[in-house]
Formats: sequence, C-alpha cells, structure tokens
Amino acid sequence: MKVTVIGAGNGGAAAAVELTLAGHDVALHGRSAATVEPFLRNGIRYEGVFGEGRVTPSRITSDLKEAIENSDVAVVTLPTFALGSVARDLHRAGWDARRPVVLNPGHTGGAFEFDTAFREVSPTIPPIAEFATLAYVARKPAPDAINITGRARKLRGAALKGGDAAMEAATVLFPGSYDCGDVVASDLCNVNMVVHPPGAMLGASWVEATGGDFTFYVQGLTSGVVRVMEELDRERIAVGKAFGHDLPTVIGEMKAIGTVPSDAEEGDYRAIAAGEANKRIKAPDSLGHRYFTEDFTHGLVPFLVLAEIAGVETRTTRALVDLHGAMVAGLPKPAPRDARSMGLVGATMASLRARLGK
Ligand SMILES: NC(=O)C1=CN([C@@H]2O[C@H](COP(=O)(O)OP(=O)(O)OC[C@H]3O[C@@H](n4cnc5c(N)ncnc54)[C@H](OP(=O)(O)O)[C@@H]3O)[C@@H](O)[C@H]2O)C=CC1
Ligand SMILES: CC(C)(CO)C(=O)C(=O)O
Repeated sequence: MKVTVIGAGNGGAAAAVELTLAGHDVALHGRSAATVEPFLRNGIRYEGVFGEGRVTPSRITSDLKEAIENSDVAVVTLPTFALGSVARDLHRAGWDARRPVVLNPGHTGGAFEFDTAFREVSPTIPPIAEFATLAYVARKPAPDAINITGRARKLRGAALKGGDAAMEAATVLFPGSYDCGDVVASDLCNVNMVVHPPGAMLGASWVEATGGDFTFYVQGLTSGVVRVMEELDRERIAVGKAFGHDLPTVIGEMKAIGTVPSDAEEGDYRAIAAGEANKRIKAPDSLGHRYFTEDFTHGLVPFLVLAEIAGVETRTTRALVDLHGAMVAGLPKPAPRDARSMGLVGATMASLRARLGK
C-alpha cells in the first residue's frame, strides 16, 4: 500500500520502520524540517523488536502536500492533542473523503475529535479508524534513530460510522490489530489514561524535585498509587458497562497487548512494573511531559464526557482532573479534548449510538 505516516516522533518513526520493512511504499511526514532532516540524511536507524538496521522510506518531508501525494491511506501517529489541527491541515493539503485515515493512536475520543475537526472545514469526511493505543513502545535515542522495545500483539481498533475502509486498511497495515466493533469501546481501552495519571499526580512533587530521575513503574507504582489506579479502572469499567461493554481490567488489556506478563492476574496492577518494555521507563521529567499534558486533558477529560453521557459517577477521575487543573494553572498546555471538540455537546446515549452507526 502507498501509505503516509504523519508524525516523525517516536511512534511515527517506528511505524515508518515497520511499514517499510513490510514492503509498503511509505512517505514520512514531520512538521519540522529539523526533525526530518536527520532521517533524510541517514534513513531511519532502528533497533529492538524488528532487529537492527536502517530503512529509507520512499519520501521523507516536512511538506504535507508532498507527503500525501498519491497516498492510499494516512496513518496519524502523533501526540493526540495534535489530531484536530492535523485534520484541518490534511483537508487544506488536499486529502479527500475517499482516502482512509488511521489514528495510531486515537486514545480516548480521537476519532470523534478528528471527525469533528474535519467536518468544520469540509462537507465530506474520510473513513476514520482509531487504535486505543500506539502500536509500539518506542523512544528515539538519537535524532536519526528509533529504539522499538515493544510492538502490540493485539491492538484494539474501531471505526466511526462510514469508516470501514479505514479499519480494513488498519488491519492490513498493522497485523494483530482488530475491529472491536465500537469506537466507545476503543476509547475506553486507552491504557495510558489509567496507567499514567495516578502515578503522575501522586508523584508530581518527586517529578519536580528530581526532574523525573526515577523509574515510573518499578519505583513509582507504590501501593497507594495502585489503589488509586484500581479505583480509576473500576470507574472506566463501570462506564463501559453502561455502554453495554464488558471491558477487561487495564491489566487484562495490557496482557492482550503484550506489555504485562501473560501469567499476570487481571487484578494485579503491580504487574505493570514487571512488563519488559515498562521496566526501564523513566518518570516524566516535568509537568509538561505527555503523561501530564496528554493523559489528563486527552484521556481523562474525554473519558468524563463519555461517563456523563452514560450517567455514571466517576469521583476519582473527577478528582484527578480537578487536581491536575489546579496544578498546571497558568502553565502552557493544549486545550482539552472536551464535548465541544468531540462534537458531543448535549449528546445522549441515543445520539451517540447514531453517530457510531449502532
Ligand atoms: N512512545 C511510546 O512508547 C508510546 C506513545 N504513546 C502515544 O502515542 C502517541 C505518539 O507518541 P510519540 O510518538 O511517543 O510522541 P512524540 O513525543 O515522539 O511526538 C513528538 C512529535 O510530535 C510532533 N508534534 C507535536 N505536536 C504536534 C502538532 N501539533 N502537530 C504536528 N506535529 C506535532 C513533534 O514535532 P516536532 O518535531 O516539530 O516538535 C514531534 O516530532 C502519543 O499519543 C503517545 O501518548 C502510547 C504508548 C506508548
Ligand atoms: C508504553 C506506555 C503505556 C508505558 O507507560 C507509554 O505510554 C510509554 O511508552 O511511556
């Protein structure tokens, strides 16, 4: 397939490596010339789950128009606070309603937000599918390199109404991904909104005092953090139930993904620290890190929107969101993914189901 990967950070570089190795014709787009330049010079050096080597995608560019020319499908692999602006940029660059878009990841409400932003600028909408989480655990050790320490074994995805072509493309491009049938189920299985906020919030002073010089799970996932995480997860599962979904615990979901050991008990939240890809993950270096900027405003906030539609009380989630709001007041941060940006102002169960095509 001719595929444009939008985003040249950790996930985008990892996707460009996997898709190129699989024989797809890949164009890689990064918004900054400075970010794509090292890849242009040397290709993408990779190590980890796909072995070691260097790949050179067919095109590497910071020009979006050039990146999407003749492309069959776009894979958006960016921090999810970028999805609204990317939808508008894609339309301006000439992306039309016939070509599918895969959000890898969409996290919670990504497809709703992308769809809403695209509708603001275009009367016709491309097929849109989202993954609940990124297909990888990956970090750039150098500007021209990517270390891919994990690749999701099973990757939950779903498409909005009219988005089947996007989900079909997603399953071809990313083996192991599957259609869980409903965007709300995919939204509620964003593992990052469960595994990051409790430790980030309760460890915030340690983050600020040390600049994140501790391991987020091995050291930071203490008993108190686990108890808050369990409560948050209970609320997520209750919201799922109200929507008719029998969701696994976050540990069950991570077992399927492959980021906690397969023999872990579904209720053993400490098992996250035993996951090979998680063991060395460092704590956020500041309150500007994505565990703070993204997983509250683009994880828990859209989760609260869904909880409200479902009529489920979510006190722990609300407390985390409120504390986060107070803690980062006055700091630069992305606008939250709220009911407006998801196109869900005044939504009811019935209107939401209609939007899903259910
Ligand atoms: N990395 C991982 O292991 C995991 C990541 N995730 C999730 O996957 C998503 C992608 O993560 P990851 O790839 O690590 O993210 P990165 O932190 O690597 O993303 C940084 C890149 O995004 C670009 N970017 C930031 N904001 C915008 C914007 N508004 N418009 C266009 N480009 C933008 C930056 O461009 P520039 O170079 O110009 O600054 C930079 O290249 C996130 O949602 C993350 O939470 C989930 C699980 C694991
Ligand atoms: C894999 C995961 C979920 C672990 O925290 C992540 O988001 C990260 O890489 O930081």
